[in-house]
Amino acid sequence: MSQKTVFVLNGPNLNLLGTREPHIYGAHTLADVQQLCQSACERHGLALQFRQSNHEGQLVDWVHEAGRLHADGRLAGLVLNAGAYTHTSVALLDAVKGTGVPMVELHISNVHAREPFRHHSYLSAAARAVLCGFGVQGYVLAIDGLAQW
Ligand SMILES: O=C1C[C@@](O)(C(=O)O)C[C@@H](O)[C@@H]1O
Repeated sequence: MSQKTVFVLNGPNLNLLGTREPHIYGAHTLADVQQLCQSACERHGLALQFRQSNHEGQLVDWVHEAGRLHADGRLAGLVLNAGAYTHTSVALLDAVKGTGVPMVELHISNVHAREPFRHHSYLSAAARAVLCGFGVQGYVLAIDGLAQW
C-alpha cells in the first residue's frame, strides 16, 4: 500500500509563532511545530505537507489540493489551524465540505476561554474532530488521532 499524506495547514499570523503573544501561544516557532509534525508522521509511517499562509484563497486552494489526494485515497487527514479565519470564513467551510476531506480543527489556545468572538467557529460543522488548548502539542495529538482513522 502506498504511503498516505497528512496535510497540516496554518492560517494567518501563525508564521509569527514564538514571538506572537507568547503568554497565549508559547515560545515555540512554526519551524518547531513543523518538526513536531514531521516526527509524529514518521512514527505513523505517514508523509507530511506542512504549510502556512496569511491568505484565505491560498488556504482554500490547499484544501482543494488535499481534496484531490483524498479522492485518490492518498490523504490520511487534514489538520487545519485556520487562525482568525476560523471565526470568519464561509469559504474555508465550503472548501472542507466540498472536498469531503477528513479534517481536525486545531487551535493552540483554548479559544472558549478567550474573547467571545473566538467562541464561534465556521469550521467545526465540517470537522471530524476539534482540538484546542493543548498548545503546540495539539498538532501531535491531532496526527496521532487521525492516524487511527
Ligand atoms: O490566530 C489564531 C490562533 C488560534 O487558531 C489558535 O491556534 O489558538 C486561535 C484563533 O482565535 C486566533 O485567531
